[in-house]
Formats: sequence, structure tokens, C-alpha cells
Amino acid sequence: MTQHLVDPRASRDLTAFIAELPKAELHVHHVGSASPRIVSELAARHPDSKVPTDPEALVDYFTFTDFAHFIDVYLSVVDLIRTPEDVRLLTYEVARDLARQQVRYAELTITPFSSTRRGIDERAFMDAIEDARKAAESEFGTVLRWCFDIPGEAGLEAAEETTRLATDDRLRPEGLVSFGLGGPEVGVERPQFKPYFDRAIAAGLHSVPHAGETTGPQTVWDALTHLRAERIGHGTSSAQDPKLLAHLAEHRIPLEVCPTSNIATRAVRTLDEHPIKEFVRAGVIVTVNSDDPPMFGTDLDNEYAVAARLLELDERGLAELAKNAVEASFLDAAGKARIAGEIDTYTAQWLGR
Ligand SMILES: Nc1ncnc2c1ncn2[C@@H]1O[C@H](CCC(=O)c2cccc(C(=O)O)c2)[C@@H](O)[C@H]1O
Ligand SMILES: [Zn+2]
Repeated sequence: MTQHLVDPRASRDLTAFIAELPKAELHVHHVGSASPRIVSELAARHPDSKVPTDPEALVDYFTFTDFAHFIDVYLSVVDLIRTPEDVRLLTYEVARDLARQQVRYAELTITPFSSTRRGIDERAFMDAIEDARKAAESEFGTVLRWCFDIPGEAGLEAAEETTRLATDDRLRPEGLVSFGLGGPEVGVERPQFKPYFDRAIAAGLHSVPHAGETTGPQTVWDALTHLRAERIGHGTSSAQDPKLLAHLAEHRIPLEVCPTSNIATRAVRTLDEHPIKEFVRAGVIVTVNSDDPPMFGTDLDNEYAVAARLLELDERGLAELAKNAVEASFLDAAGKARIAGEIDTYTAQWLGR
């Protein structure tokens, strides 16, 4: 796990600019956002778990040998969330962490299947996230929306259950805007999920599967063709296929890039080898996101600092990056205009100091 929250190579001034820059976060997982304090609190409540109760020990626990190891650890944290009150607490605290970073709007990826199969009542689960969403908006001013994702490796039973929870009018939460697909990609072909995405899209949800995080560009093509992806989670391996990059640019399909995540799960070897610059060069819309921030020793501010270094951005460039996320979000036009306006005002004030 990265020890420093702020990339030490980012200039002091840019770090301060980023800290107060109004932002939107489009790719961040619910359980993967649990702070060390919340994880240790939950671990202490459930002593049968292998998750350490000492926040210091979590640094080691959150050091991953590969993507499969990361998913193993991730599921051990999922196992700690056992009651609707755990769900509410987690969601509310995640919103507090986002608000602290001036995140005005976030689409949080939630895997309801993982909770319902562990025995949490589905109605109580929906009420818990909605209750936290409303509290977060009124208390912190951060607007939360949900993406329900299928844990692909859990198979078509998980796909069916996730689709039901996302489309049943009696259950579907008000904050739900999109439908995703997560977990390992190897051996989990995207096309088999087409019927589920078709149903979710017919119910008015946006399509935002992970693709090209741990497998090649064909997975991204499959997500576009079969799952009608409107944005791609990661899409890292798109860099290997110039035709795909041209397609993403032409059709204005944004990538949800999560640089530190890709290093932590060993999907990419080093930050300097990350293809984010190639995406920008090819004209692809890039958004920067944190994925599972405490597990990867990062937060959204740090991801902006990393992007500033890799893309050689100044304050104006960072403001454009933040506006990419606003524009690529599923907010309505008035909501987008409000946050984009805030970004412009803040940047003009900062540069005019
Ligand atoms: N970077 C990431 N890239 C991809 N996904 C990521 C990333 N970060 C977090 N996730 C999450 O990982 C989970 C995977 C869960 C999973 O595979 C699984 C398999 C079998 C059974 C069960 C169960 O619950 O019983 C779960 C998903 O919830 C997903 O949202
Ligand atoms: Zn993800």
C-alpha cells in the first residue's frame, strides 16, 4: 500500500489547489471505500474475521500480490458488513470522506448481491443506503448516486439477482442511475451478461461495466458491443489497440481511469508506465478516479496529483480534468452546470490571487 496520501512529486501549490477543487468521482466502490477506522471498528465487532482490528496492521493487510489476492482481501471486508446498520454507517462515512475532498457528486459502485447473499434483508439494505444518501446530501452537500454491479465471477445467478434488485420497482432505490460489472475479468466473458444489461438499460439505467482492467482490449470491445457501455471502468488495455482508442474518442466514451489502483493490483507495473497519457493523446475523454481508496492507500485528491504529474497539468488542466468527470457523469444538465460553474469560479479566484 502507498504510504503517502499526497504524491510527493506534485508541487505544494498544486496540492493545495487540488484539495479545494470541487470534484466529481465516477468510479469508487462502496466497500472498497471503508476507511481504516471503519474497517477496524467492524473487525472488532466480528472477532471471527481474519481482518486486523489495528488500523496500522491494515497497511500490510492491504498490500496485494496480484488482482486475485486483492479480490480475496476485498471479500474479507465484505464479510464484515452484516447488518443494515453496518451498511448505513459505511455509506454515511464514505460520503463524509468524499465531502472532505470537496467531492460534490459521486457515483458509488455497490454490489447488492454480495450483501443479500450474506443474509442482509434486501428491503433493509435499500433503506440503509438511501437513508445515508439523503443524510449525506443534507449534512455534507455531497450528492450520491448508485451503480449496482454484477460480481461477474459469481456467475449468472449473481447477474439475475443484481438485475432483479436494480429493476424491481418495489426495491429499486431512488439514487440508482447505472448498472455495472466488476470482479476478475479472466474467464468471465462480457457477452454472457448481455441479457441482464439489456434489461437494466430498458429500465432506464446507464451501462458502465469494468473492462480492460486485467484483460486485453477485446474485453473493452465486448463491453461496447454487447453491454452497450457508455463509459468504461478502467479500460487500461485499450492502449494496446489504436482502433479501439480511435473508436472511444470518436464515440466520446469516457474512460474511468484509476492510476494508483492499477499499480496496487499489479495490473500495471509502475505509474510511469500507465497509459493515461496515450489516452489523452488519442483524444479519449479521461476521468480520474480512486476505485478503492483506503485499500490502495490513496484518495481522489492524490489521484489528481498523480494525473497532474503524468499528464503535466497545471491548474487549468486540472480544472478541465475535473470538468471531464462532471460532463461524463449521469447528473442532469442543471447539476452539471452548477458544479462546472463552481470549478470555473474556484479556478479563476485561485489564479487571480
Ligand atoms: N478494481 C476493481 N475491479 C473489479 N472489481 C472491483 C474492483 N474494486 C472493487 N471491486 C469489487 O470487487 C467485487 C468482486 C466480487 C466478486 O468477484 C465475487 C465473486 C464471487 C462471490 C462473491 C460474493 O460476494 O460472494 C463476490 C465486486 O463487488 C466489485 O465491485
Ligand atoms: Zn472498480
